[in-house]
Amino acid sequence: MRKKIVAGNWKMNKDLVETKTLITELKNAKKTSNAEVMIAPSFTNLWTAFESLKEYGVEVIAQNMHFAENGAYTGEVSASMLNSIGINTVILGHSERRAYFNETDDLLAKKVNTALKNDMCVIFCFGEELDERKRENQENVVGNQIKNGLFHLDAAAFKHIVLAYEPVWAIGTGETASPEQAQEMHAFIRKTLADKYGQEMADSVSILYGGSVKPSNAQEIFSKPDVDGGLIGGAALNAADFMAIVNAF
Ligand SMILES: O=C[C@H](O)COP(=O)(O)O
Repeated sequence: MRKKIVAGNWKMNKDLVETKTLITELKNAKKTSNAEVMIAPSFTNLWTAFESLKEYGVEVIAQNMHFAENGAYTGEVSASMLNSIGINTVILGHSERRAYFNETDDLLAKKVNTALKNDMCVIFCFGEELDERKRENQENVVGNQIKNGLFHLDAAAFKHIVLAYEPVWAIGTGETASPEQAQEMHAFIRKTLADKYGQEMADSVSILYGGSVKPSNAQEIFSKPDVDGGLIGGAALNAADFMAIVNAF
């Protein structure tokens, strides 16, 4: 059975005090679903979050990392640095990294390799922009992002990879892909995996949806057969909203 996952990407939000407050609120909230829960605070608060949550069943994950093992890369963070504080999962390829930090498919393929080499799991993000959807080119764009970033891997590597489809036009905009649009794209993604690696492997990979998921729409989106959870931005900054989304499973 595929894992059901709800991951909160806090992006560049929450200082240390705010991080501690939100974590306390999350710990006090009631979890009624069996979805795996992850949160991705900023680098500066990963250790505090990890220590606070390590026996609590919420995995603390990183929002990014560098492809090099170490070296002269001022301002960057390596996989082994993350490993050393207990962080074993990293988000790679988020559209904000692609758009504002010029992260290309080739760079992301290197980051994926480094993460896997360091025994980390990867949440690999991709998604089309608004004009690409308007031109009905979304499947081509998404297919290429997946192929260029991941298809150099063998099937076994995908045990450590979760995919996250995030249409750029739905991120932080309040505009959500309809549950039908999400399902249509997730089915295409699974077929893309199946064409390359076979149906059994494709059926084993969790595919998350991200883009303005809220308590009011989570249940309907998560009810779609190829949607295995969500990557949540804005709504993850509020404990009640985030747990309502987790409990939508
Ligand atoms: O990583 C999360 C996504 O970018 C979604 O963000 P959002 O829920 O604020 O639209």
